[in-house]
Amino acid sequence: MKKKIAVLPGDGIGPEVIKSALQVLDGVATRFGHEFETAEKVFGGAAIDQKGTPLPDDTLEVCKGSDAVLLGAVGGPKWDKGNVRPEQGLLALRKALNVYANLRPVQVFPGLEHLSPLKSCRVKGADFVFVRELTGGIYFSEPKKRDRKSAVDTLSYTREEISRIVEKAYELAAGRRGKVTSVDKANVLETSKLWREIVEETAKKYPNVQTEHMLVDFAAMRMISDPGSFDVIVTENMFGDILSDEASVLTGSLGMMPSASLSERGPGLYEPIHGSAPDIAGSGKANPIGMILSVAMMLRHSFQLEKEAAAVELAVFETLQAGYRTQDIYDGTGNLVSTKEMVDQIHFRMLEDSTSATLLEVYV
Ligand SMILES: NC(=O)c1ccc[n+]([C@@H]2O[C@H](COP(=O)([O-])OP(=O)(O)OC[C@H]3O[C@@H](n4cnc5c(N)ncnc54)[C@H](O)[C@@H]3O)[C@@H](O)[C@H]2O)c1
Ligand SMILES: CC(C)[C@H](C(=O)O)[C@@H](O)C(=O)O
Ligand SMILES: [Mg+2]
Repeated sequence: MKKKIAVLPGDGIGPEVIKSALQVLDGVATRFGHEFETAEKVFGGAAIDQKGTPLPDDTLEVCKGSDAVLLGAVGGPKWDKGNVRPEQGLLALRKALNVYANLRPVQVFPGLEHLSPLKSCRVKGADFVFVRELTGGIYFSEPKKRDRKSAVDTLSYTREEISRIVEKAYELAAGRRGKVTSVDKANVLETSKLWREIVEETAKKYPNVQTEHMLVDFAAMRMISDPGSFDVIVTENMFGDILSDEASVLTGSLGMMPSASLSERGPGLYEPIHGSAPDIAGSGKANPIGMILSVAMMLRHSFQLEKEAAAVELAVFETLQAGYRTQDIYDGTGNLVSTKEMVDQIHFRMLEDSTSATLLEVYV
């Protein structure tokens, strides 16, 4: 089976984590005998520099013609003041691929519980997933304009946009612990009132799934006071963006969290939730795990390679168990390693036929 993957390194630590992803993918190919055909394309700030636009036509064409897209990160101070920003390319790509369902799992690996400022016992039970609406809401609604005296952003959602993402959340919850927390601001926003109405309608179709509505301000608090109470969180675009960075603290670092952005058909887009981290770019300090776990999500969601996805996750688990830590998750004990050393360790375990049943049971 030959799968085509578009590879968009982007900016800052983007190319560093993408390199890590490709090394691990190579390990998957070797161990399981698969063939992955990768095509690297310029994207984001790097594309503005080379071609004057963050999403050049040929980059988009290659993405559309692929089975999946792997993306590092875009942006950085170099382009902050320009007329065109790298982030516009990212939004345009998500829209063009119609990847409206953004899954962001929050999983705390054993041994990292104490890194968050919360009590370890609270963090230990945390295992939930965001289902973030990704192609609508305030990021995309019109009018969006600015003049010297004022600026306007608009927040609108259609019934169809809300229904399809809510449906995804219920499907996911039905296969997990059976709970959906819908996060909104229905005490103020019209879009949230419509959102709540649609959640209520959808809930009727899933009698075995428990439904909870939560206002976004309370959800932000609850996520750190009782993270174990969540299973699937469904929410609109901007709330999901903000809450998922907050949730990454539970995992030990923003660098730990992967994501999958999915549509009904066409390629999925896989990227870590972090940005281009200009403060550490080029220093070998980037944590590659969020990116590598995004590769696992690609194997699972786009290629239905469950065994291979679990093997990548197990290699990450084992490497952390063995005490390897990049700077962001280092607490003074264990082995402090660079991005490259971390990936070498994961790659090495990936190649080993170490499907120890007990370890798999502990982690999966
Ligand atoms: N998907 C994306 O491409 C994406 C996502 C978020 C932000 N951005 C862009 O990235 C640029 C920088 O944004 P920011 O600084 O607010 O957020 P950021 O996520 O880039 O960095 C926030 C902090 O987390 C750290 N960090 C992030 N990823 C890490 C990793 N893998 N390993 C270790 N530490 C890591 C950084 O060093 C920094 O201290 C902006 O231009 C922003 O728009 C892009
Ligand atoms: C860079 C930015 C447009 C993007 C978003 O807000 O969606 C990022 O923060 C993310 O979380 O993927
Ligand atoms: Mg974000």
